[in-house]
Amino acid sequence: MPSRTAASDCLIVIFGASGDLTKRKLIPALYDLYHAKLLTNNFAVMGISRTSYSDDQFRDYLKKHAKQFSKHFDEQTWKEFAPRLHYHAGDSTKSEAFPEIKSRMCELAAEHDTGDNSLFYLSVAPRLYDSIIENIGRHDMVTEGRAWCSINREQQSWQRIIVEKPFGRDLKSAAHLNRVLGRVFEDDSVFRIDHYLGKETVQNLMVFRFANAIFEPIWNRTYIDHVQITAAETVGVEGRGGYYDGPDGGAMRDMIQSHLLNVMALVAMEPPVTMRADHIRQENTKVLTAVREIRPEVVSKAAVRGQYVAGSHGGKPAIGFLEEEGVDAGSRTETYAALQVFVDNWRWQGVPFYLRSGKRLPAKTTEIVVYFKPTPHSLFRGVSGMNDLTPNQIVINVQPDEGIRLRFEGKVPGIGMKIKSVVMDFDYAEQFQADPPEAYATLLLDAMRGDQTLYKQREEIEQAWRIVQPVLDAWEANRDETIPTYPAGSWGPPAADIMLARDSRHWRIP
Ligand SMILES: NC(=O)C1=CN([C@@H]2O[C@H](COP(=O)(O)OP(=O)(O)OC[C@H]3O[C@@H](n4cnc5c(N)ncnc54)[C@H](OP(=O)(O)O)[C@@H]3O)[C@@H](O)[C@H]2O)C=CC1
Ligand SMILES: O=C1O[C@H](COP(=O)(O)O)[C@@H](O)[C@H](O)[C@H]1O
Repeated sequence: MPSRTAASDCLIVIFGASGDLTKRKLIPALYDLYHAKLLTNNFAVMGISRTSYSDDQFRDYLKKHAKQFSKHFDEQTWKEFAPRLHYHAGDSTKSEAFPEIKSRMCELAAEHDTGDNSLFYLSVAPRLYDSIIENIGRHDMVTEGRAWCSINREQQSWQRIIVEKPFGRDLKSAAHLNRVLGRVFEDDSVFRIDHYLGKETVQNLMVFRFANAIFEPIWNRTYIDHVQITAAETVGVEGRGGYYDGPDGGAMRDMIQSHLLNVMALVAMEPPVTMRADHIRQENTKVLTAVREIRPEVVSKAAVRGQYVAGSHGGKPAIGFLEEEGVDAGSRTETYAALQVFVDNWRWQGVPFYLRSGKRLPAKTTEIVVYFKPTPHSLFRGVSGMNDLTPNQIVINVQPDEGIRLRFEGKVPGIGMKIKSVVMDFDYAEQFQADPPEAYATLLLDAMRGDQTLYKQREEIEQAWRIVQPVLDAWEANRDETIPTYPAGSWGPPAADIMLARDSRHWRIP
C-alpha cells in the first residue's frame, strides 16, 4: 500500500484539457495535492486540446471550477499554483501537431525545472487513444532514461501514461489497446485508472481484511452466505447522454465491468505475499480469472438490465432516459445492471456475489455488504416474542459516510428475552476527524511516484471483459427486445429483485 510521500519532479501533459474531467477532477486534485504540499516545486501542467485559450484564460477557467470542486480552495494557494498551469491549442490526433507540442513541452520543462519526466494523461474520448499514443511514440517522446529535452540531470528520466476508462468496449478492443500501448510504453509505465480504487474505503478494505486477525478466518464459504456490491446514483446522465448512449456506455460497461468487478476482486482476493503492487495485482487477477464463465443459457438468470423512465427525484418530477439530451429516442441502453457471479476457487465455491449499479436510484451510495450464514442452531427459536434471527452482516460504506458497520443480534433490555439487530459502527470522519482525500488526488500522486498498486494490470482488464462479454453479446443479440424499465427514483427493475428472490435473498436497502 503506498505511503503518501511527495511526488517526483515532472511535467503533466493532459490531452483533453478543455473537457469535463480536467476541470472537475484532475485540476482540483492537483491543486489539493499542491495545497497539502505533496507536489515538488518542480512540476507543471501542460493542457492540450483544440479550443483556443491563452495560459491566462486557461487558468481563469480552471480557477472557477477549482473553487467549486476543491474542498481546500483558497486564493493565496491558487495564486502560487496557477503559474504552473499552461495551455497549448492543437489537435493531438494529428502527427503534424507534435513537433510544436514537443518543443513547448521542452520549454516548460526548462522553465519549471521538471527534468525529462513526463506524465501523459489521456482525458479524451477513447476513439482518440490510438492516434495520440502512436504520435507520442512516433515523435520519440518516450525514452525511458535518455534525456529527450536535453535537460542534463544526474537521475534517469521516466515517461508514463495514464489511460482513462473505458479501457476498450469489449475484450477484443481492450486487447487491441493493450497492444497499441505496448508498442510505445513498457507495461510498468502504463497506468490504467479506475478511480474507485483510489477511494479511501476501498483501500481500507485491504487493511480491514489483512491487518486484523479476527475477520480473515471467517472470510470464506464456511461462514459467508453471499456478498452484495451496490453503486447507486441519484443522478441521471448529466449532460453525458451522447457518451452514455454510445458504443462505450450503459451500466454494464460504465460501472460493472470496471469499478464493481475491481472492488469485488479486493473483497475476494487471497492475502498477497507482500503489499508490493505486483503481488496485489497478481491476487486480483487470480480472482477475476476464477470467475465462472456466464454461459449464454444462464445470462437471463445471472444478469438484469433496466432503463429509467420518468419518475421523481428529491420530491420533484424527473424525466426518463429517452428524454435526456443526446439520447436516441429508441435507445435500448441500460441505465441499470445487476450481475450474479461465482468465484470458482476453494475459498468461495458456491458463494454468489451480486453486483448492481444504476442511475436515478433513490440514494447516492456505494456499499459492500457481506452477509454471513445463520447460526447452525437457534437456541431462541420458539422463545415467546421471537422472530427468526437476522444473520450477521458487515456493511462497508464506500461513499458517502465512509465507514464499516457490523450488524449483529443483541438482547433488548428488560425482563424476558427479546432479540433485536444492533449495529457496531466505525465512522471514518468521526474516528479520524478528517475528510478522505479525493480518489483522483491519491491516484495522480501514485502515478507521479511510480506506484501502480491502485492501477489495473492488463490481464485484470481483459479478465473483467471476459466476465461480462457473454452478457453484452446476449443483450446485443436481443437488441430488438424491449428493455425492462424502472421509474426514476425507484430501486431498479423488478427483475433485479426476482434474481435474488429466486435464491431466497433480497437486496439490502441502503
Ligand atoms: N467526465 C467524467 O466524469 C469521467 C470521464 N472519464 C473519461 O475521461 C475521458 C474524458 O472525458 P470528459 O472530460 O468527460 O470528456 P469531454 O468530452 O468533456 O472532453 C474531451 C476533451 O477532448 C478534447 N478533444 C477532442 N478531440 C480532440 C483532438 N482531436 N485533439 C485534442 N483534444 C481533443 C476536447 O477538447 P476540444 O474540443 O477543445 O479539442 C475536450 O477537452 C473519457 O475517456 C471519459 O470516458 C472517466 C470517468 C469519469
Ligand atoms: O466512472 C464513472 O463513475 C461515475 C460515478 O463515480 P462516483 O465516484 O461518483 O461514484 C459515474 O457517474 C459515471 O457514469 C462513470 O463513468
